[in-house]
Amino acid sequence: MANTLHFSSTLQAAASPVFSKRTNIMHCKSLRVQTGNHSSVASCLAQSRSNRVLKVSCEAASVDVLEMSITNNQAEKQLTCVMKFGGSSLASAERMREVAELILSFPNESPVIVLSAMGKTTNKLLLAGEKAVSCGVTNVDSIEELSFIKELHLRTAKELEVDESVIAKHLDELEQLLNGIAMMKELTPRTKDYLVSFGECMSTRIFAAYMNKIGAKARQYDAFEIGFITTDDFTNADILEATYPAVAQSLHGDWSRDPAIPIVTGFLGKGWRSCAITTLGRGGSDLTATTIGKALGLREIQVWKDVDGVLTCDPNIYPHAEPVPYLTFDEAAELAYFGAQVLHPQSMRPAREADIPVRVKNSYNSNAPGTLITRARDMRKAVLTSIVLKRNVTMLDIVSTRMLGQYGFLAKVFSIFEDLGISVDVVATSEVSISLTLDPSKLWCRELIQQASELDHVVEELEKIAVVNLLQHRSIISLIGNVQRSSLILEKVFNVLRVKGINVQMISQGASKVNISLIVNDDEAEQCVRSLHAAFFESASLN
Ligand SMILES: Nc1ncnc2c1ncn2[C@@H]1O[C@H](COP(=O)(O)OP(=O)(O)O)[C@@H](O)[C@H]1O
Ligand SMILES: N[C@@H](CC(=O)OP(=O)(O)O)C(=O)O
Repeated sequence: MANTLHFSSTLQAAASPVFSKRTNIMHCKSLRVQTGNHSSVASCLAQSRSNRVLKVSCEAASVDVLEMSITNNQAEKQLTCVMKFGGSSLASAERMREVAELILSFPNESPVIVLSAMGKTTNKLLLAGEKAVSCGVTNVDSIEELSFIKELHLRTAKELEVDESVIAKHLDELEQLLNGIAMMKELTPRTKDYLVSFGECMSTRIFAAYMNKIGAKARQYDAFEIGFITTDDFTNADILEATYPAVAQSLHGDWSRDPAIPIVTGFLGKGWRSCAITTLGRGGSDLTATTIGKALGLREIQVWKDVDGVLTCDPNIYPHAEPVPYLTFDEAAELAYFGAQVLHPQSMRPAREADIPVRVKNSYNSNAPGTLITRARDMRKAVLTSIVLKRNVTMLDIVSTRMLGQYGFLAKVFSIFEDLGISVDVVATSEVSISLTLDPSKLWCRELIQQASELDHVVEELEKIAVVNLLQHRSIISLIGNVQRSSLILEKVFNVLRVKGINVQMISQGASKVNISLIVNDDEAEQCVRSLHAAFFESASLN
C-alpha cells in the first residue's frame, strides 16, 4: 500500500540550494515538490540512507516554502535491525538451531544477520597456520586443528541436514592454503587474514543454508565482496568511509529486488590497495555489525553474546559481576578500548556517528534485558558503572634533561611516537616529566622480535632529550563511570588500595569524563579489581 508523507520547510534556495530532511522513509518511490509560486522546481538529489537524511536540490532562485511529498511503498518491508552472533553463540549445530529460532521469534523485525566463526575456529585456524610453518608439506593433513575444523563444520552441516557441498570448496581450499604455508615456511599477516577468513565464510554458508531449509529465505554474503573496504593493515585493519555507501547499495539493492535475510560474514574486509582479504582485529564482527547499522540507517544494532550484557567487570575475574542496564556510547567505547573483551574497541564509532542504539544481549538467555547503549543516559545517580582491566601494558617514565620551563618537551616526545607509529593509551604529565602507557593492541600484533626492537628504538630516541625508565608487566585498571563524582570515586578507591597495600604508579582522568585509569603491577591487578568491585558494587554502605 502506498503511503504519502508530507512535510514542509522554509529555505532560501539561492543561498542554500540543497535542503536536507531527516526522515524514516527508507525507500523513496517518488518525490513531488510544491513551492509557493512554482511547482516541480526541485528534484531529488540524493538519498543518504545511512543517516535517514533525504537531500533535495531546489533549482528555483527564491523559494520561501518548500513542500515535499514522498511516496513510500509500505507493503515492501524494510530491513530494520542488525543481529550479530559471536562464536560463543554458534559453537554447534544445536546452537545454530537455537539462534535461527531466536531470529525468527521476532516476526516484526527484518534483520541483517552478522555471524562470527563457529566457537573457537579462529584460534584453531591460527594455530593450524603456525603448525604448518614448521610441520613440512607432507604432514599438513595430520595437523590436529585442521581435522578438528573439518570435523566440526561437516558434522554441523550433517546435523542441520544441509548439503555438505556448501562448504566443500572452502575445506579443500583451506587444506591447500595450509600446504602453501608449509611449503613457504612462513605465515605473513596477509596470509593469516586469508587463513582465518575461512571461519566466517563457512559459518555463514552453513547458517544461510539452514535458514533456507527451514523456510526462512536467506542469502549469504562475504563482507569483502559487498563493499567492506579497509586499510591494508592486515590483522588489524580500519574500515574506510567508502564502505558505507557501497554496503548500503549492495544490501538494499538485493533486498528491494528480492527480499531474503542477509547473512553476512563478520570480521572481514578487503584492503583498498591490495584487494586482499583483511580482518578488523580480534572480535571484529561487532564492528561489522555497527558498520552495517550505520550504512543502512537501521533502527537498532543487537550484539548477542554468552553473557547477560556488559557486566560490572570481567566475569572471568569475578564470576558474580552484574549486568549494567544502560551505557552511553562514550562509556562503552572507553570500556571496550580499555580491555573489556565483550565489545570490539572500535565498534561504537559507527553507532555513535549514526546515533543508532546498540543492545548487548545473551543468546543463551534471551529474556534477560541486556545492556542498552545510547548517546545519553540519566547520570544523576551514576557513580561507577564498570571496572575494566588491561594486562601486560608497557609504561614509560620520561624525565626531561632540560631546564624547567623549556617549551616543546611534550611535543618532542609525542612526535617520536608518531614517527615510530606507536600509539599511547594513558598519559600523566608534570612540567618536566611524562608517564605514559603504550597501546598493546597495536604493539602486540607485531612479531615479538619486532616489538623488542621497536621498544629499544623508542627508548633510544627518547634518551636524546630525557632520562627514560621502561617498566613492563603493568596493568591499567579503568574505572568507567561518572567522573563528575571523581572525588567520591577516588576516595573509595584509595581506601581500598590502602587497606590492600597496593601502590598506584600512575593515575589519569580521561578528558572523555567517563574514565579514571590507574596503573598497578600485573600481579596485583586482579586482586585489586575484585576488591574495588566489592567496595563499589557489593557494599551498600560504601556505594
Ligand atoms: N565487562 C564485561 N562484560 C561482559 N563480558 C565481559 C566483560 N569483560 C570480559 N567479558 C567477556 O567477554 C565475553 C563475551 O565476548 P566475546 O567472547 O567476544 O563474545 P562473542 O564471541 O559472542 O562476540 C564474555 O563471555 C566474558 O567472558
Ligand atoms: N572470529 C573472529 C571475529 C569475532 O568477532 O569473533 P567473536 O564475535 O566470536 O568475538 C575472532 O574470533 O576474533
